[in-house]
Amino acid sequence: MTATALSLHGVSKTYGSGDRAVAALRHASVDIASGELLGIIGPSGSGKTTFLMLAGLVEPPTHGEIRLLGRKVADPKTSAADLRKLRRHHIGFVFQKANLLPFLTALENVQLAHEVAKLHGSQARKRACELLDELGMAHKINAYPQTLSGGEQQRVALARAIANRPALLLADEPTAALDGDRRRQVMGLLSNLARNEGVTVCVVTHDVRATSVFDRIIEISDGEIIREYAPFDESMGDPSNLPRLSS
Ligand SMILES: Nc1ncnc2c1ncn2[C@@H]1O[C@H](COP(=O)(O)OP(=O)(O)OP(=O)(O)O)[C@@H](O)[C@H]1O
Repeated sequence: MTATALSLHGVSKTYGSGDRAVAALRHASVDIASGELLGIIGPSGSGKTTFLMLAGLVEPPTHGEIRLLGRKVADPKTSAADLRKLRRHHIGFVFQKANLLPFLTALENVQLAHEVAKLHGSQARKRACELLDELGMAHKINAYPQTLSGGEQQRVALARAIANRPALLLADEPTAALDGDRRRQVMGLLSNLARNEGVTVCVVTHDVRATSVFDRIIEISDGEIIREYAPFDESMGDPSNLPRLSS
């Protein structure tokens, strides 16, 4: 049986209070297996990023609890310092924009992340080189971000995100700024990480064409997980035809 990597149990997040309170996520419960590639879809403002921020231990939930690798890691009382420590060791993030430091080369951007993850000097450089090589970027290690294409920048960002060998990788629309080929390439890399390295990967996407790679897709609407879908078969053509696992 596959182990559960991440669980959300009755998790809610409300921003602000009183008249200004926004219930961004409500009673979310989901178990995500080790090595699972999970897609998260839903309309704008439905709570997808909030889901990632809670799963990624960026902020504590207002209600409920979050378990990582079987251990309770967050509830409403968890301090920001504890979240930060766990996050640094176990979680990687990729965003829509690569957000690379412009004055550092591809290699230096990745090496810096290794150093933050407490790998030093030549070791950090060696590991950064290996990762960039695995992601097909060996020939561009000395290039500066502005000379790289969007897809190449995203591959460097991915190498940086997995520097700490995270159990969990969270990606917020990582392919939104890319064209078709590069989009497929980045999704392929995320898929490899899940399949070959056992990393649990959660990806927010608006891109229905990307949904065929996922093991499972959850749909969030108005702060609630309203449906789960089986992997999308591209021949079905329309996301409204996604096969429903539960509601
Ligand atoms: N820090 C915050 N303070 C107050 N409200 C917030 C905050 N973050 C998110 N919200 C609100 O919570 C709701 C969910 O936002 P969230 O960013 O999670 O949605 P989303 O599904 O990721 O949207 P999009 O697809 O447009 O990125 C929205 O109404 C948003 O305005």
